[in-house]
This record gives sequence, C-alpha cells and structure tokens, in this order.
Amino acid sequence: MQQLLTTEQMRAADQHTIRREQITENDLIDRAAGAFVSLFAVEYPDRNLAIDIYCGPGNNGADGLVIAGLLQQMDYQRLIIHLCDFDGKAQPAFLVKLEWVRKKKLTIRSLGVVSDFEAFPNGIIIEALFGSGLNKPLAREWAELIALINQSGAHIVSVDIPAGLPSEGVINPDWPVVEAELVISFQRPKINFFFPESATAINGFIIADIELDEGFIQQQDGVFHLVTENDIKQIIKPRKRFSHKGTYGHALVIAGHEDTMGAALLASSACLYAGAGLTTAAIPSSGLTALNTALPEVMYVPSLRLSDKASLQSYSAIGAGPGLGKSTETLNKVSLLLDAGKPLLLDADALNCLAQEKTLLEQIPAGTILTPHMKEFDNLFGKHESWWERIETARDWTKRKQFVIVLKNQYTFTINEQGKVFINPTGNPAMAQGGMGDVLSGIILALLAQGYHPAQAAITGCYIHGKSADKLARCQATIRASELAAGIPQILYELTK
Ligand SMILES: NC(=O)C1=CN([C@@H]2O[C@H](COP(=O)(O)OP(=O)(O)OC[C@H]3O[C@@H](n4cnc5c(N)ncnc54)[C@H](O)[C@@H]3O)[C@@H](O)[C@H]2O)[C@@H](O)CC1
Repeated sequence: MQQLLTTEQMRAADQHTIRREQITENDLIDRAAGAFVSLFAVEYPDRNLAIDIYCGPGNNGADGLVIAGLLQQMDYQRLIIHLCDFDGKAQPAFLVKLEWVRKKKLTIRSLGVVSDFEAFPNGIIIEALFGSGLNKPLAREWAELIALINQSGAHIVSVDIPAGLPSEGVINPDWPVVEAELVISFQRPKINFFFPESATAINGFIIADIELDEGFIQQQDGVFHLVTENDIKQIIKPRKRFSHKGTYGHALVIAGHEDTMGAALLASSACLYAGAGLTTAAIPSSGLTALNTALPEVMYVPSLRLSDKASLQSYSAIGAGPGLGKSTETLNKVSLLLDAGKPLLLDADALNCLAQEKTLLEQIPAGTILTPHMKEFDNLFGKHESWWERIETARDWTKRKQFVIVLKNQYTFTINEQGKVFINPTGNPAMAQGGMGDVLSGIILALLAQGYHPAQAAITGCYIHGKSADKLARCQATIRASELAAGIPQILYELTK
C-alpha cells in the first residue's frame, strides 16, 4: 500500500531526508522545482507558450521562483514572474530564491494590489501561491486574486496543491480555491485529492518524485493508504492444482424483488465470474425463469426456506441487499443474518432496513462488510456535512464494532477494523450507471466465500471492479454493469499470472 502523509508527516519526511542526505531545505526546493519542470515540459512542450508564474510568500512560492528559472534554462521564451505578498510575510527560503532568480534576465513584477493582475488568456498560469502550508482560509485580497486567476481563461497548473485547498481535513466548498487544470504534486498525492469536494480545485494530478526517503515514509503511522496493483497481486491467490468447486466456497446471494430481479442477477453473475465455487440465489420464485435462462450455473433456493440459522449453515458466505426492497420481510431476514455466524456482506436495501431499525447496528457481527453509498451511509450513521467527517464516523464505527465499511464513491474508501482507510484508485465515470453496486457486492461476496479476510476481500473487490471498468473504458464511453461483470475473469487472470 502507498502510505499517504499528512502535512506534518510530509514535513518530517523532508527533515529526515535533509538530515540523511546532508542537504539543505534550499536544495530540496531545487529538487522539487526540477521534478516539477520535468513533468511540466512533457505536458506543455511548446517553448513559445506564454507562462505567468504567480508566487506566494512561502516555500511554495520559492518553488515557483526556481521553476521560473529552470523553465528559462529549458528555453521557454515567454515567462513572467508575479510576486504576491499582500501580508508582508515572505519566508527566508523565498527570499533566498528571489535573490537567485533576480540574477536571471526574467521579467519580475510585484503584485501590490489585486487589480494589477494580468495573465495571457490562452497561456499558462503556474500557480505557486500556497501549498501545504495553508493554515487558515484565505482572506479578501487572496480570494480576489484567486477569482481572477480562475476567470483568466489561462490553463492553470498548480505547484503541489491548488492554493486554498487544505491538504487534509474538512474542505469547505465556500472557501476560495484555485481551480487547477493540472496539479503537479510532490512525492505523494495529498489526502484531500481523493475527497469529492476537491473536484472544483483539481481536474487532474500527477506526482513528481522528489526522492524523499521512501523507507521513512512507509514507516509513518498513517491512516490513509492508496491501494496499488502490486498490493492486489499479493492478496489474490491463483487457483490451485487439484482444486474443485468445494475449494472455492459456496456463496449465497439474497437479492431481488418482483420489480428488481436484475439486481439479483447482476450480483449473482459477478459472484460467478469472481470465482465462487458455488453460487446460490435466494430470489422470489417469479425470477426463477430469468435466473435459469441468464445464469444456468447459479442454483436457486426459495427465500422462504431461509427461515432459521440451520438453513444458512451450508453457505461459506452470505451477501444480502441488492433489490430486496425495504420491507418487514427484508428486516427480518437481516436480523436473522446478523445471528447466522457466517461471513456476511450487507448492501443496498439490507442497509436501508438497518437504517430504519438502528438498534440492530450494535448487533452487526465483527467482520461484516457494509457497502453503502453516501446516502445509505448517512441514513445509517447520521447526516454529514463533509466527506472528511463521514470518514471519521466510519473509522469510529469500524474500530468500535470491528466491521468493515466500503464507502462507495469515485475513489471508494474501504475502512477496516483498525480504522485504516484504503483508497481504491481504479474506476471511471463511464461506470456511472445502475447495477454497478450490485456487481461490486457480488465480487466481494465471491472473495469472502473463497476465504479471504473481509477487509482484503473488500479492497480487492473494489480494485477488480474498477479495473474491469477501466479496461472497457479504453474504447467505450459508457459501461453496462453486466459487461463489467463479464470482464472480471480476464482481470483476475491478469492479476494472478
Ligand atoms: N516534501 C515536500 O512536499 C516539499 C514541499 N515543498 C514546497 O513547500 C510547500 C510548503 O511550504 P510552506 O510550508 O512554506 O507553505 P506555503 O508556501 O504553502 O505557505 C506558507 C506561507 O503562507 C502563509 N499562509 C498560510 N496560510 C495563509 C493564509 N490563509 N493567508 C495568508 N497567508 C497564509 C504562512 O504564514 C507562510 O508565510 C509545499 O506545498 C511545496 O510546494 C518543496 O519546496 C520541498 C519539498
């Protein structure tokens, strides 16, 4: 897993690197600026582009000054530096770099008042006003400057983090923030890049390696982790020689209602494709013909027959919720499942029923996986004003009750029993269609049935789900949930070969 760092941890990594390599802070700024321009030149190779570089008073501004000097060395012809320091707080590193850049034949302007703002409409603005040192919302002049930058029509490239966006913690949508087309960020994406409220500030980001000590970074006790393909390859076990259907578990999918049988079919098909040895669907009898026609491999059990603990004992894992409907019957079924003593996944209407009977939340057994989207999450655990607070609540619950929450989102967050947050990097907007959640449930259930630890099943399931979609999105604009499900075996093949 790639450990994501808080600002404080990133500073500690800076200091550690400085000590270990016996360099200075100024050397690190030079290194950061060098890493920035290498990526910048790939993205924007035209040396005749008009580039306005807006520099604030701290190290982020110092980066901007060195970036300007390095771009000049790389033959970028039309560079203008704008110094912005409305509060008179220029920091030592900034002053050192200013002295350095003044020796170059570069145009340098001081922005005394906001109305002096200028930029080439179709040019580039490199925004180095504030980075991770932002410590409060930006006041009036800064807010006005940011508004002008955003309205300038230029392509905005932010250094490390768009000015106004906190690296971690609650993002208030009312705070002024630079709306960057691209952020070139140092060493690691900042935690808030993965929160939906950062969408206005960040269109895309890339990471510039500034060679901080990776060993030190990985040792930090962090909450947020970015999942990588390597992690998934280490979790997934290839199928064994001499194995048989019994080796890979028996999954029970409790899903579907008269009008929502598709949800049951999608979850069951994903469960098959993701490798459960046997899959049984508990659906209303009206869906039997559809089930037999679409998925002949899936067995059927009448929902009514699942009436007590004994009737659930032959299954290795149980997933309930997609398309079940919010009814007393569903609620009764969920109560029974909470007491079944089986690996359990609760989704959709199973969660909606729990939300109506909150006392049941306390009875959710350890190891259970809940897969809510934002609205389902808030119905269960209370309304939240921000995603940061939502994640805090999820961490409190998972630590206290030892269950796992998969909070669905563009970057889905899996929160494990220790309150650690695993951010899924796969997936894309072509997936924004009904049925995707049902498929995700089916995949995770299949992994649970195969004996994977709940959090690992959840993390791996999310990765496979998004990866299948990413493969399809290479040549199609939208993706049906059933297509995504059908792509799972190939993704599993690629991840295990
Ligand atoms: N490991 C890394 O990530 C590295 C980071 N570096 C750069 O250093 C930056 C962090 O530098 P700093 O800590 O100096 O922070 P910034 O440059 O982001 O800002 C600090 C300055 O802004 C002022 N300030 C903060 N919030 C303000 C507000 N709301 N209104 C007005 N003034 C405000 C502070 O008083 C201080 O003068 C990073 O974003 C990055 O660009 C690189 O230079 C070196 C390596």
